[in-house]
Amino acid sequence: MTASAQIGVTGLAVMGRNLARNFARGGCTVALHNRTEARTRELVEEFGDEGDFVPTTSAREFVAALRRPRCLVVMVKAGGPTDAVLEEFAGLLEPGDVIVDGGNAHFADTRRREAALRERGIHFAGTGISGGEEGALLGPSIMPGGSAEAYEVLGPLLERIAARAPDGAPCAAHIGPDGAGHFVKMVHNGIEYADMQLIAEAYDLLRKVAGRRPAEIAEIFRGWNRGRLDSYLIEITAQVLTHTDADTGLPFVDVVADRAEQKGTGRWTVQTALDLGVPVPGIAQAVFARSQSGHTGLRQAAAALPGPGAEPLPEAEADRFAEQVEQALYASKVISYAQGWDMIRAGSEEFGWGIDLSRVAAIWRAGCIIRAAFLDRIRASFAERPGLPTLLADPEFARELGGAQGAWRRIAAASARHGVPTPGISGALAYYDGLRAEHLPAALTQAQRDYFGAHTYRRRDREGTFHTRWGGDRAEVRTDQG
Ligand SMILES: NC(=O)C1=CN([C@@H]2O[C@H](COP(=O)(O)OP(=O)(O)OC[C@H]3O[C@@H](n4cnc5c(N)ncnc54)[C@H](OP(=O)(O)O)[C@@H]3O)[C@@H](O)[C@H]2O)C=CC1
Ligand SMILES: O=C(CO)[C@H](O)[C@H](O)COP(=O)(O)O
Repeated sequence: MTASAQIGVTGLAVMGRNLARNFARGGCTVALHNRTEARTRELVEEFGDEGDFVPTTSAREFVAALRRPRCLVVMVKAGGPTDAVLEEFAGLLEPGDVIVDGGNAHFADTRRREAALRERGIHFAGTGISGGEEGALLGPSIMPGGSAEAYEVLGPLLERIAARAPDGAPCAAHIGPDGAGHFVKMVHNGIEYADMQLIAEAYDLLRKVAGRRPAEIAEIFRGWNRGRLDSYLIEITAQVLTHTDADTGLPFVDVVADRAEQKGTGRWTVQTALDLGVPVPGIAQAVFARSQSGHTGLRQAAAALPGPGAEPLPEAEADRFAEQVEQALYASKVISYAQGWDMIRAGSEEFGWGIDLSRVAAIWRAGCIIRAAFLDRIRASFAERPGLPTLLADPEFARELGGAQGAWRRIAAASARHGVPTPGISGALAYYDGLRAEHLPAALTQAQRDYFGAHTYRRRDREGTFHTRWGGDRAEVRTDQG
C-alpha cells in the first residue's frame, strides 16, 4: 500500500464517518478504518464519490496508508475502547507521528495517555470536537490539546474542516498541552447542560404560568432568537416545539418521557469543579435536575404532596410575563457561561496550561452546540481584559445583569408562587446575589465550625486566625502565633 493519505480516521460511527467525509470534501486524501469492516465498506459505497478515500481492513494497512508524519484521528467510544485502540496503533507508529483522540475522553485519561505516548515519541492530541453528527460533516468546533509541535502538523488539517465564525475565522485553535483540549470540551458540555436546563425552565414557565401552548412558545423562542439570545440551542428548541407526533397528533414534547439522560460529561465537569474548588452551581443544578427527573421512584412517592394551587396568569399579563422570562433567561445564561469560564481559568492555572480565555470563546462562536451570538462579546471581553476576574465584572455584562434583575427577581418569585421548579434561573440569581453581597452568612458558618470543632476563623477587623473557647470562658485566643 502506498502512503498517500494526509489523514486517517479510525472509528467510523456517527462522528468518525462524518469527520472523514468532511476531510475528504475539503480535499484531503483520507485513510479509513473501523474495527467492524462493514462500516468502512458502507462509507465508501455511500459516499465514496465525495472525495479521495483509502479504505483499509487492518490497523497495519491503515497505518501504511498514511503519509509521514502520520496523522490519525481516533473516533471510538470513550474509555476502555480508546485505550485498546491506542495500544494497537501505538505499536505501529513512529516518533513524530500524531494521534488525535476526538472522543469525549476525560481530561485526566488524556493526560495519562499523552504522557505514555510522549515516552514513545508519539504526539497525542486529546481533542474536543463539538457539533454532533451534522457539525462533524459541515464544520465542528474543534478544541485540540497536546504539544504545540503536534498542532503544527495538525492545525492546518483541523482548521480546514472546522466551522467558520461570522468573521471567517476557523473554529479550531490550539488550546494547550496534554489534557487542555478535553478539559475545555468537558466544560463546554457542562455549559451545554446549564443552557439546556435554563431553556427548559423558560419553556416550563411559559407553559404553566403564562398558559402558552408549545407551538406558541416556539414562536416566542423564534422571536428571542432574533435578539441577544440568538443561539443554536434556542433555534432547535423552537423546531422541537413545533414538531407534532405522527402517531398521536400531540405536540412531540408531550409524548417524550420526562426523564433526562446523560452520558457523563456534565457530571465530570461538576466533579472536577468540586476538586478545583470552583463554584459552578448552574452546571451542578442542571446535572442534578436531569438526575432528579430520572428518579421515578422518588417522583412517584412525592407526587401527592400539596402545591400552591396557583392559576395561570390572565391573558392580559402573559405577554409581559414572557418578556420577563426572556430577561431572566438571558441573565441566567450569562451567569452559567461566567461559571464555565471561571472553571477554565481554574483548570488552566492548576495544570499550567496557559489557556487563552478569549480564544475559547472565539472557537465556540460556530460549529458547537453552545454556539451563540453573545460569544463574540465574551471573546472581545477577555481579549480586552485577559485578567478579568469574572464575566460579571465586564462593564457591559454587568449593566445588562443590573438591567435584567427586576424581571429576573419577579420570575424567580413567580416560579415559587406557581410551584414551577427553576433551579437554574433561581440558582443563577442566588449566585449573582452571593457574589455582589457585601457580607455573607458564611461568617455564621465559620463561627459554628469554630464552636463545634475548634476549626478557627478569621476576623474582619484584623489579621490572624482565632478560636473562641466556647466550652469555657468564651475568651478569644489567637491560633497562628506560637
Ligand atoms: N455522537 C455525538 O454527538 C458526539 C460524540 N462524541 C464522541 O465521539 C466519539 C465517537 O462517537 P460516536 O460516533 O457517537 O460513536 P460511539 O461512541 O457510539 O462509538 C462507536 C465506535 O467505537 C468503535 N469501538 C467501540 N469499541 C471499540 C473497541 N473496543 N475497539 C475498537 N473500536 C471500538 C465502534 O466500532 P464498531 O463499529 O466495530 O463497533 C464504532 O466505530 C465518542 O467518544 C463520543 O463520546 C463527541 C461529540 C459529539
Ligand atoms: O459532546 C456532545 C456535544 O458537544 C454531546 O452531544 C454531548 O456529550 C451529549 O451529552 P449528554 O448525552 O450527556 O447529554
